[in-house]
Amino acid sequence: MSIKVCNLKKRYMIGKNEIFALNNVSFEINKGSFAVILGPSGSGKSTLLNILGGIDKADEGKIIIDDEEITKYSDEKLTEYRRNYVGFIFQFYNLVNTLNVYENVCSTAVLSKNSLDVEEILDVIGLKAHKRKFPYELSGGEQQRVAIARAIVKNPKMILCDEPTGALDYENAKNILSILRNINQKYNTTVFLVTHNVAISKMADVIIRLRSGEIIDYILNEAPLKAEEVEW
Ligand SMILES: Nc1ncnc2c1ncn2[C@@H]1O[C@H](COP(=O)(O)OP(=O)(O)OP(=O)(O)O)[C@@H](O)[C@H]1O
Repeated sequence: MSIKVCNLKKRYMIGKNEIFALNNVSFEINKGSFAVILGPSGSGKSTLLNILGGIDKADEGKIIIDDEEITKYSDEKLTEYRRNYVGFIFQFYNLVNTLNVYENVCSTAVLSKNSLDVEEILDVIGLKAHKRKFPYELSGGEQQRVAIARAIVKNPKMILCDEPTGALDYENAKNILSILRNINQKYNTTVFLVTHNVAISKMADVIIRLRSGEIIDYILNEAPLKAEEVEW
């Protein structure tokens, strides 16, 4: 089973000038892959991630997952897709400050039809000891772990991460990468991870490089490093 992206285009008008955030982007990856999307600022990484996740729409082109064309979905179906199929993780953790760790994770678990057990997820992510704490009582790395728990408790088939380690120090960043790889392998979840950090691509199964909205490289990595082995 695969995720197919065919001739995706997204354009914006800046004054009278048309700019292509994505221009004829096509690729295919096997489900369960860990894909890293690299590229300089403005190359279209977040745009691609947002369209994959159904929070933005392409102007042209198709995304086909399991023979379903998600780019044809109505707004209602797209909402259902985002809830049940996709988990988002961003650079800044977007936690609810008035809820403790357990409640933060529950708040997304209730949204999905296929949710996993909240206690199990807290255990997998190493947050059990912190479950009664509030976000302001946690380090950045711990807060990002809560954000990951919130994303994966829905049991999504696909996790989309936009610079998930961008605000973290080296040790915490590596810890987050290990957790993401672990989830990818344990639950066979497809991961798309956007980063500026080229070193992270060494742990990926697939590396997609964008420049000015176009794919300039698509690499199948035959020998991905373990997350713990990645260094920068
Ligand atoms: N809402 C918008 N209106 C106009 N232009 C936009 C909009 N969103 C994105 N763009 C433009 O589309 C292009 C791609 O943006 P995108 O955010 O996808 O790049 P990126 O690779 O994720 O960049 P960064 O690494 O800085 O986050 C950029 O030129 C950006 O200015």
